[in-house]
Amino acid sequence: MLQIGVTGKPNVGKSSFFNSATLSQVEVASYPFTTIDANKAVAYVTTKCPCTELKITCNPQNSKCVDGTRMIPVELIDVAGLVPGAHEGRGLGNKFLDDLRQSGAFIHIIDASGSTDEEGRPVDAGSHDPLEDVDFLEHEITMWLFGILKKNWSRLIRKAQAEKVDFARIIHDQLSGIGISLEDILEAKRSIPTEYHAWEDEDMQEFLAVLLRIAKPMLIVANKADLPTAEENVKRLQEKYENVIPASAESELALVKAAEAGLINYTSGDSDFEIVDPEKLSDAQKKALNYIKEHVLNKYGSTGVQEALNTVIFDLLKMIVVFPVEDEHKMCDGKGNVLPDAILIRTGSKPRDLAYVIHTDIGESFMHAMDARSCMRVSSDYELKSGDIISIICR
Ligand SMILES: Nc1nc2c(ncn2[C@@H]2O[C@H](COP(=O)(O)OP(=O)(O)OP(=O)(O)O)[C@@H](O)[C@H]2O)c(=O)[nH]1
Repeated sequence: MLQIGVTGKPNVGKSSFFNSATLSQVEVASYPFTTIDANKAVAYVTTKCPCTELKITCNPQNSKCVDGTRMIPVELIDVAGLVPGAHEGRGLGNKFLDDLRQSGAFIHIIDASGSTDEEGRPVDAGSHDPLEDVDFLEHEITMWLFGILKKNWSRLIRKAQAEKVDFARIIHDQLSGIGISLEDILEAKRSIPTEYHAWEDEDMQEFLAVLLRIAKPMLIVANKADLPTAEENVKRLQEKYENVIPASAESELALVKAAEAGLINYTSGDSDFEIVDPEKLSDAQKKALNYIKEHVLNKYGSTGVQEALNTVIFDLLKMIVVFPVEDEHKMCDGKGNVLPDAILIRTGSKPRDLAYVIHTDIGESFMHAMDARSCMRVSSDYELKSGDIISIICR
């Protein structure tokens, strides 16, 4: 399952985001849709399920379909301990290395209302500038990686020159513990004109910062957007950074809980909710719901939590969703389950890549693929599109 790290200073709303994204869960066949351990839980990304367009009833196995929206599980990892200065030994260690290796991308939660200082201590709303919090995270991880690489650098240079080994491979070996590919290293190197052996510390740091952006893309969640002091900061953040989603994790948590209690109809990502029976709500509950409607939903279009998850997977990691089936006529698997699986796969993938994602054996015995909508064979260099229903024909 795809893994996303959720990180940020203390008190910015990480737990609220984590809980709201992972709370409303129904057991689905082979996945434990509950908290995996203290700092891991399953959340969903959403896409249109083809069942509506095809007017068929689906029986999802690896995912869930709610009113034509397919919910695909991803794993959230709660990455704690990142505070300014953490790379100097105040917080990063093997646990962080492990989280970093597993995370394909990061959600960086910041307090857009400016009511927590640089270390996460509560201060008067608006008195801290949240823009200062954005860069520290990249800086901390970069400096930490720098520490790892720099430690052996002179020895590595000698080794590369003596053994005539490609430097990119040596760096790859050094950083193998954090899940970075050789391709990522080669791509990052293109933006550093100096040759490896002549690198100064600044070149190495610049290289690592670029590498991090390529290998572990980061989404900024401007949380606490419901508070009045957040509005201006959200605008400034969006002007300065590319991937910024305004959010109110606390509002999402309240809405999900109210929906679970049967007080409102609401699905994560919705731009509105519907009160089931006004008689059942206390005055305080009505007031809270009105506040969320006015200051979050009407202003930003949603609470931002579902949008953040979808943006990480579909925009930052450039994934698409493909529905593999065994029988292209009935659009089902061997057991008759219609549209059983929704698979997240990289944009640009071909049918054979899909076969490998399903199972190595299927990849190895791949012959060709059929498009189940047209029942026509697709060429092996066909680029899969999101929503494709594909049957793999094996030898
Ligand atoms: N107004 C507002 N407050 C929020 C929001 N999200 C979280 N909070 C509040 O911010 C405080 C911290 O929230 P948490 O979710 O515990 O933050 P955290 O980042 O997990 O904190 P640590 O566990 O200390 O790392 C709590 O008082 C929350 O109620 C939000 O969207 N809007």
